[in-house]
Amino acid sequence: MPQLAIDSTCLPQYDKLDRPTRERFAAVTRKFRELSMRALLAHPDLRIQALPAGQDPRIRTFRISDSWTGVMLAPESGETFLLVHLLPRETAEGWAADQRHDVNTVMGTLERRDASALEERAVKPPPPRAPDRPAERSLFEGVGDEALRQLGVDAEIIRFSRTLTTRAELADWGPAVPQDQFEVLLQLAEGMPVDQVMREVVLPRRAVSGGPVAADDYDAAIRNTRHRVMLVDDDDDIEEVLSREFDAWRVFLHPTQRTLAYRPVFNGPAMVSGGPGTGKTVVALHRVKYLAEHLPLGGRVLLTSFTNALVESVKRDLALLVDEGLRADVDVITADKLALDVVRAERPDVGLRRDSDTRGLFANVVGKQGLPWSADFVFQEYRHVVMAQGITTVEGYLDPDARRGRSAPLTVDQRRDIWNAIAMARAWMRRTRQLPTVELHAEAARILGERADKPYTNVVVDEGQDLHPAQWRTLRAAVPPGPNDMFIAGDNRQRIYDNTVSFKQLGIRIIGRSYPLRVNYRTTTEILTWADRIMRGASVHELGTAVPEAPGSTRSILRGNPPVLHGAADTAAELDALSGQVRAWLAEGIAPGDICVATRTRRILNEVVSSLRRHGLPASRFNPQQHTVDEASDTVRVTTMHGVKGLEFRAVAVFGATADALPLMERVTSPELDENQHRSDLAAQRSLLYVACTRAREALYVSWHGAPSPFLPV
Ligand SMILES: Nc1ncnc2c1ncn2[C@@H]1O[C@H](COP(=O)(O)OP(=O)(O)OP(=O)(O)O)[C@@H](O)[C@H]1O
Repeated sequence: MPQLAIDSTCLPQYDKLDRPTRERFAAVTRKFRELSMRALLAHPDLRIQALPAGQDPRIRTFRISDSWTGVMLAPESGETFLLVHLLPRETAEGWAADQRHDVNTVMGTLERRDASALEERAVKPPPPRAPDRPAERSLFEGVGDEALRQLGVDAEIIRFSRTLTTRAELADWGPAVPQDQFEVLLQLAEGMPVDQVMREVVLPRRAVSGGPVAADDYDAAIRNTRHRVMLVDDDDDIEEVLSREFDAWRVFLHPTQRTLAYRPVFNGPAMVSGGPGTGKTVVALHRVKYLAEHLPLGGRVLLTSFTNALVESVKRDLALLVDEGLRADVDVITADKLALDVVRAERPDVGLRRDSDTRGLFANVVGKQGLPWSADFVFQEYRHVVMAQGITTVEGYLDPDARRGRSAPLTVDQRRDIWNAIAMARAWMRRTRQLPTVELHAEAARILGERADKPYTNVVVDEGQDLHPAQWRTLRAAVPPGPNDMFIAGDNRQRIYDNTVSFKQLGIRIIGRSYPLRVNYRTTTEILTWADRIMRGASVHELGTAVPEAPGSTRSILRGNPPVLHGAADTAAELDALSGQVRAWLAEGIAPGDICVATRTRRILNEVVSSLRRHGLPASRFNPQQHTVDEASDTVRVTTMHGVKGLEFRAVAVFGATADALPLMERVTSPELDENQHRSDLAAQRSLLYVACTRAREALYVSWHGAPSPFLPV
């Protein structure tokens, strides 16, 4: 019985089909599974045709409707058909004639190349350099042919690669070069050593394929290419598979993503790091799926993320990936909710103290004791030293190592005074039963630490970079140490809150189990490269013991337009210009709901919404937590830069990137208070801009009025 497989290239095209064509397409694909090979090839409606002589003999076109044609790979061996494209009838044959599908014998995958474009390049190499210009170095000068061959680069692509001199040229050729080989070249071009490319690009593919594959074994190669190819099982209804608002991430995992998400055992906490859009959340979700499928009787998985909004977002995505039955064994909650539940189970009268109340309490205590420091300073000692390190005694606070990382020096007597103030504030918190989150976590970690039966079998953490050490202690104590206990995804460069942490001190030992993801699936190269410049020169704190990635270490395989930057004279002019940009995006066919405007502060939000509306544009405030807008659903989303963390949109406008808003100095510790904290707060604000800009998939617009933010690469 023939089997049908679908190449991910088809998905965006499927979105373009109208209802009747989709129904026709479903009927056609059903025939592929119902009829014998012979009956299929002879079917009068399908008009399955080979390409003219001299072209790829394995390619067939078939009729979907009068205006749409399917292109498939029909290998002579085996019975798996691979649907490679859906195209308007008049362009299908031309496209098919240009392509060639081959088995990558080293990686065991199926790849497609634009054979015509590559042949043309071979015949007509770039013009020779002018005699007065210095010879340009070949992009892969330091990598020999044999090394390339071992990395799965074939003879044609080796020859082609020798003609390249710049990374930009390589990027331009991306769509023509076989996909897996392109990734090898991309990493080499960025300077990754050959053995690392072998480890990170080639071996994960081989792990899926089980080893090299013969050049004519298309059947095996199609089955191995799970990162681009979906096999339609007999019991899958193709229409359902394709029409449930298809999200590629649910099916097509990059080989590195798959080996991490579906690895049976990590011998302890494991961490996945990577730049924006590299699929960390996707891997975390698939890991939850794997863990839920393999739970022991009575086991439970915790999936957690930093804010309520992010938790709601991963919960929605998990529902797309994991069946309801399995989800019953998974809790998706913030670490704060976990801590509150744990503490309340023992002390139901405990409540959550708001941050502003805690700061107020410290102001009171500092005033009462007549201390020479500001309330902010004492509060920071409490949060960043005492609670971060879990210090419980004055001796602990007097330890010379306790204040490592704080720059304002304190004598022993001064420390005693501060400790007394903190102890007084904490006593008051306990007496009133109103605990701030860090305090709740300290209590929850203590309770969980004493319990022999831990609530979870596995803990999966997304957006780990922002968690406070106190939160990590709760998570650590919620799961027994051992294989597969903790799986953590995070990106140091997206740290927008004020926490730095060393995993080692927290008993989370990830040494040797830290894995980078490097391919960005969200943002175009143009946007990503520009956004990387925001982070250039910024110091990045380490999350755990993972080595921070240098800017530029994440690469996108997508291409598009560069970001549009606009400096206006004043707010009114900036608002007008924003409307112009939103109107232009709508005119390009981007749906209002795929457009997001991110502002630095809440204050300006309403003004932006009203201005857009005044210009006749559909806009509303976006609530990231519920993922809803105030009114009609298909409107431009307007929210804060904090609100867009973890999300993505086709087009993003960052509004108000003005010098006095970014950094917003009222949120930055003054250097007199603590020099290190000052730097750390500034870095967090820089990351905030970076996070907002890297939410854009296709289009990014950044505006300001007056002087631009010093973080902006303008
Ligand atoms: N293997 C894949 N194939 C296709 N699309 C993918 C793949 N992996 C991830 N994506 C898509 O890339 C985008 C980014 O993924 P995800 O949100 O998991 O990245 P992230 O690393 O968590 O990003 P960030 O840190 O910026 O929030 C999503 O649209 C996701 O659907």
